[in-house]
Amino acid sequence: MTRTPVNVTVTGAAGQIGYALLFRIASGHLLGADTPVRLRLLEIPQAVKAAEGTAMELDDCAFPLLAGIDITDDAKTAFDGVNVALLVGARPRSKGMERGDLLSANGGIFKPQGEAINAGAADDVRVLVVGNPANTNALIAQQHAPDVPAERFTAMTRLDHNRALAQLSKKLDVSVTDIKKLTIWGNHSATQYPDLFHAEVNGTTAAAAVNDQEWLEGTFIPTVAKRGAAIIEARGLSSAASAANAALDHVHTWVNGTPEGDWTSAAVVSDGSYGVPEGLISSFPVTAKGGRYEIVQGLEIDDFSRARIDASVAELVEERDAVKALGLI
Ligand SMILES: NC(=O)C1=CN([C@@H]2O[C@H](COP(=O)(O)OP(=O)(O)OC[C@H]3O[C@@H](n4cnc5c(N)ncnc54)[C@H](O)[C@@H]3O)[C@@H](O)[C@H]2O)C=CC1
Ligand SMILES: O=C([O-])CC(=O)C(=O)O
Repeated sequence: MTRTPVNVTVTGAAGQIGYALLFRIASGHLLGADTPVRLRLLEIPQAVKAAEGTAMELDDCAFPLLAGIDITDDAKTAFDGVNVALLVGARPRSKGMERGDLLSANGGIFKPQGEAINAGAADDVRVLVVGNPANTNALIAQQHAPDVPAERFTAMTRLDHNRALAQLSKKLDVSVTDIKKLTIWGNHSATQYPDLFHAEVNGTTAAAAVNDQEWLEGTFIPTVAKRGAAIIEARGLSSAASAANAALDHVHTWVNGTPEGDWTSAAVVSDGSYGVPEGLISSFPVTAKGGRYEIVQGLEIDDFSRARIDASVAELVEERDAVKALGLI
C-alpha cells in the first residue's frame, strides 16, 4: 500500500453529489484500493454543519483508506497541498436568473478557487470541475491559476459519455464493454455532440451498426444531450449518483490510463485541434497515458459531425466572451 495519503478536496461537499461521492472516494474508487486519501471538504458557512454530519458518517464507516477529514469554508485552507480537486459546488440557476447572472455568480466562486489552487496546490494537482456551467467554470478557475499547467484543469463530460454508452448498448443489445471510441464533443450542455461515427461496436462503426439515421438524429443525440433535464423532470432533483460515478471514472482514468484501442471523453484545454479555438475547455476524444489526458488526433470529421461540433463550440465561445465581458477572466 502507498503510505502517503493523497489530498483530495471536494467542494460543495454537503450537496447531493458530494453525498454520493465522498463515501466512494474514501473506499478507494477514485484512486484505487491501495491509495489512502485525506479528504478536505469545502462548503459555504451555512452548510459546514451538514458537511460535519457527513464527516461523522464517513468516520462511522471505518474506511481503512481514509487518513483524515478536514472541513472548512475557506478556499485557501481547502486547497493547500491538494493533489486532486473536485470542484462540485456551484450556484444553481434559480427562477428568473439569466445566463449572465449565472455566469457572474459562478465567477464569484471559481475565480477565488482558481487563485487558491494557484497559491497552494501540490505540484501534481489535477482539477475536475463538475459544477455547472462546468466548461466555463473550469476556464475561469484555470485563468486564475497561471502557475499551474493549463492541462491540469478539466471539466466533466464523462457522465454524457456514460449516458451515450448506455443508450447505444440498449439500442444494439450489446454490452457497454463492446463499445469503444465513443466521443462527446463540445460543451456539457444540450448542444453537446455525442458522436457515433468514430465509435466502434465489436469492430464495426457504431453509426453503421445502428444503420438508422433517424434514430441517431431524432432519438440518440437529443436523449443523451437532454438527459440531465429528463432526470430532473423524473426525480425532481438533478443527477447525483451518476454524476458522482462519472467524476470517479474521470479521475480514475486520468491517473490510471485508457485501455489500448479505446478512448474516453473529457473537457480539456483545446490546443486548436479540430478547429476548436485554443484555450477553450471543450470536450474531445481523449486518451490518458502517464497521468496525462491527450486529445486523439487525426480523426476525419464529416459535414454532419462538423456542423454539430461547431454549434457546441460556438456556445462555448459565447460563454467565454460573456465571462470576459463581466471581467471574470
Ligand atoms: N458536469 C456534469 O455532468 C454535472 C454537473 N452537475 C452540477 O454539479 C453541481 C452540484 O450539484 P449538486 O450536488 O446536485 O448540487 P447541490 O445544490 O445539492 O449541492 C451544491 C453544494 O455546493 C455548495 N456550494 C455553493 N457554493 C459553494 C462554494 N463557493 N464553495 C463550496 N461549496 C459551495 C452548496 O452549499 C451545496 O451544498 C451543480 O452545478 C450541478 O448542476 C450535476 C450533474 C452532472
Ligand atoms: O442538467 C443539470 O442541471 C445537471 C447536469 O448537468 C446533468 O445531469 O447533466
